[in-house]
Amino acid sequence: MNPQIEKLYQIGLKKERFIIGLMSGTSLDGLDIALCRIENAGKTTKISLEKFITMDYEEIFRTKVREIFAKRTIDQQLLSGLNAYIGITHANLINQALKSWRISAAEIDCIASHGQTVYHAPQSLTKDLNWPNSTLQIGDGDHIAMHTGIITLSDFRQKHIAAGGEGAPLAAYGDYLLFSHPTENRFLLNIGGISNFTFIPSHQSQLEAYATDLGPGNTMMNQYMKAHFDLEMDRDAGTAKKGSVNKDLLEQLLAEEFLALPFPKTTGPELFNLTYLKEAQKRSDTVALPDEDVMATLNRFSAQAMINGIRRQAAGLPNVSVYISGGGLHNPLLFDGIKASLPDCKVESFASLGIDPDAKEAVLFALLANETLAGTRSNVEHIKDSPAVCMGKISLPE
Ligand SMILES: Nc1ncnc2c1ncn2[C@@H]1O[C@H](COP(=O)(O)OP(=O)(O)OP(=O)(O)O)[C@@H](O)[C@H]1O
Ligand SMILES: CC(=O)N[C@H]1[C@@H]2OC[C@@H](O2)[C@@H](O)[C@@H]1O[C@H](C)C(=O)O
Repeated sequence: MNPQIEKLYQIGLKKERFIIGLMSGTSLDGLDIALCRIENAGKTTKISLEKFITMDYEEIFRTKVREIFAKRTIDQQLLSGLNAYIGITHANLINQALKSWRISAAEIDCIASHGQTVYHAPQSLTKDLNWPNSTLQIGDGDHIAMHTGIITLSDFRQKHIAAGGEGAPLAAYGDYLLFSHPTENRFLLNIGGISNFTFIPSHQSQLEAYATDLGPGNTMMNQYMKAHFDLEMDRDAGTAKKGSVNKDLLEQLLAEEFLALPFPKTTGPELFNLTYLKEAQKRSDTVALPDEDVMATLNRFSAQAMINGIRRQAAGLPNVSVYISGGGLHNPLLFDGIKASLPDCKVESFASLGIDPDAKEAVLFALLANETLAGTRSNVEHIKDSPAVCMGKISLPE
């Protein structure tokens, strides 16, 4: 037998695995690296986050990814180059992180790599029924395996689509296994570029768990700050706090039909971008609005899309808790706006559940890899409208 296959088999049999989860989100701030110790699989999974770091990307990385990100027409040589380059870059960042933690590659069982989403194209988003659901994450797994010497699982979303899903969100699989609760009806709200929640009904409920995207999280605010101030984000909502919400623009932003669709659903910056904003400004006659007012309105738009989504699912349910993770947790205007509008819910940082809120998505991919290596499909068959499959392609380092 190929010794690497034998090694993989032995990893699958272990009671405890050390798995590095990677997330490179749409905000392009950096690579989240979460070293997890995971015991067992399925409902008896126990996970502890041993180390976590976000390794910042260099400006050239951001600039080059932005040249193809969420764009329909791109330079194919750049796409091909970035697929390899991102794989190598991620491997180098992992090697640096391991060195700083004084942990050797031999101590790690596998890497779980999300890759970099460059285009998300489920039919529900493209409205083009001539093509199947698709999504594209790049940063090749073979390159990561070869440059780290560690078995790598990658490209998780393809299997979800092949099995009938839309490729996103995947968070429900891990959230359901780790965070279901006897009495609380839980919303795990992640505010990344796009906002999404996993709804996990209490054990007393007959409802099913699912994850859904809600609308923009930080993406439109980030895009606006980049275009108008050449900044990566509206840090601490400094700009939005100086402006006021324009009701007409807000109404037009909220008019998008995606926001009214039933759950679960998925979206991306392919829809929620500056063109979308410009159209809403034209319709509301607010093209000349000051930047601060636009930012205040975009902030409120993101908050409102999340609030409306949570209210819709939470209506009539007792004991509702909302745990917030992702970079948007650090935007005080966003967090306070959400909390103030959900007075009947407990609204807290995801940190209350014992895991760093910035590490959540990277941890979830580590857990997906753990299920692929050691789980069974019955572990993940309780997710509404999502196929019960294990995900990720396996790259061997030899
Ligand atoms: N102090 C802060 N003030 C305002 N916004 C912040 C702050 N810190 C982080 N953010 C926002 O959070 C973003 C990063 O969030 P996160 O890393 O969760 O997104 P992502 O993982 O790239 O996105 P996705 O999950 O959609 O792929 C930043 O780009 C910024 O918009
Ligand atoms: C296509 C894609 O990369 N989608 C991401 C993105 O970031 C947030 C939201 O949009 C979510 O749908 C998804 O990520 C999380 C980790 C998920 O799959 O659950």
